[in-house]
Amino acid sequence: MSYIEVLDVSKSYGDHKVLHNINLSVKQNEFVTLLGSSGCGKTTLLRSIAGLGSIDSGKIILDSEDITHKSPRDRNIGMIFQSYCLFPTMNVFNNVSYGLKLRKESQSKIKEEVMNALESVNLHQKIKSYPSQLSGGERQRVALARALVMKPKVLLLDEPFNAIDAKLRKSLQLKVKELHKEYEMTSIMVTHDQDEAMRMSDTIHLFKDGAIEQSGRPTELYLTPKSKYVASFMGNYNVLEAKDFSIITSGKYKGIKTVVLRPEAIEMKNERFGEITNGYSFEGVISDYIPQGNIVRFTVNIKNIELNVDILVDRFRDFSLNQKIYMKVTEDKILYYD
Ligand SMILES: Nc1ncnc2c1ncn2[C@@H]1O[C@H](COP(=O)(O)OP(=O)(O)OP(=O)(O)O)[C@@H](O)[C@H]1O
Repeated sequence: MSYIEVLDVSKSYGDHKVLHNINLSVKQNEFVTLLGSSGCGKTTLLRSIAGLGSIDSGKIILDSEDITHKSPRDRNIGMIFQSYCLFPTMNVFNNVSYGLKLRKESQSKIKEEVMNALESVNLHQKIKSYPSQLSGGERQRVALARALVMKPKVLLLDEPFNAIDAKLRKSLQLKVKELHKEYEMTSIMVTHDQDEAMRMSDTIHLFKDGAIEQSGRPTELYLTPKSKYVASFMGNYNVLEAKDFSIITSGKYKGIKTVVLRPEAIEMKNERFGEITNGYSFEGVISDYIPQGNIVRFTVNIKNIELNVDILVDRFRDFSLNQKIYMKVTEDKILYYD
């Protein structure tokens, strides 16, 4: 059963149509991401759900209620922005308590709720600090506490980790996921980072030019991209025009479709493969490699065409730069697109 429904939503800025009849639904307690490149309309949709921007047509339903024309204050939706949007002249306690004061809650309740929210984000030691005295990660945690303290049914996050360095980003992503569960929220996050979307989402909606190109679980989008665009966006794929795959395979590939290969779908070794009846073999030279935790991503040059090949790190020592290597890919691992 859907908790949030976006029904046929369209929006233009002047002549520029940025949302084209968007339909999507979100289940209660789901963590959903709107993923896509810059300018494809993700933030416009998120702001429409929050009530911070109007739509030209369509409806937004929350918990069976039509909220399309409700004011943001009456939606019980919390929002976190990339730029934190904290009040610079208020300390942490006052930033977090702001919404509860507007709601005219009692002093004792405000104190209790604010301390609970700050403990959730491990910032209860910093209640007297001002935003300028905090790191980027701490500021974003204050913004998170400020949203949590209102106990929203829905949490909207607009690129919340953009301004935060890579290492801290991962721990904050985990924290957000943990709080999403603990507060039993339904969350929608905008991001352009495919790894972040893969890591955090129950469902991803991948946007292209103001429309949804594909929706599904992260593994679905990764393993069965419905178009060349999705395959390219989900990252790391080798997307090869037909003529290039024909060059790689020394003319064995005679098709006209674009060929898409996941880096881990290509086998690689130091000796020739035996005869291949259900796929293709080819040879190349290692031109680069990047260790990435449990895998190493090799770049292999094959007749001036480069492919990424992922190998588990325990086989790393079998290979070195400028070495000639042999590769194989079986038919069942190849995706073809027009
Ligand atoms: N207030 C506005 N007035 C006019 N055009 C706007 C306005 N807000 C957004 N746009 C345009 O609408 C399009 C979609 O913007 P939006 O912010 O929704 O994209 P996005 O996918 O969130 O991109 P980003 O990841 O860069 O934030 C862009 O071309 C943008 O320039």
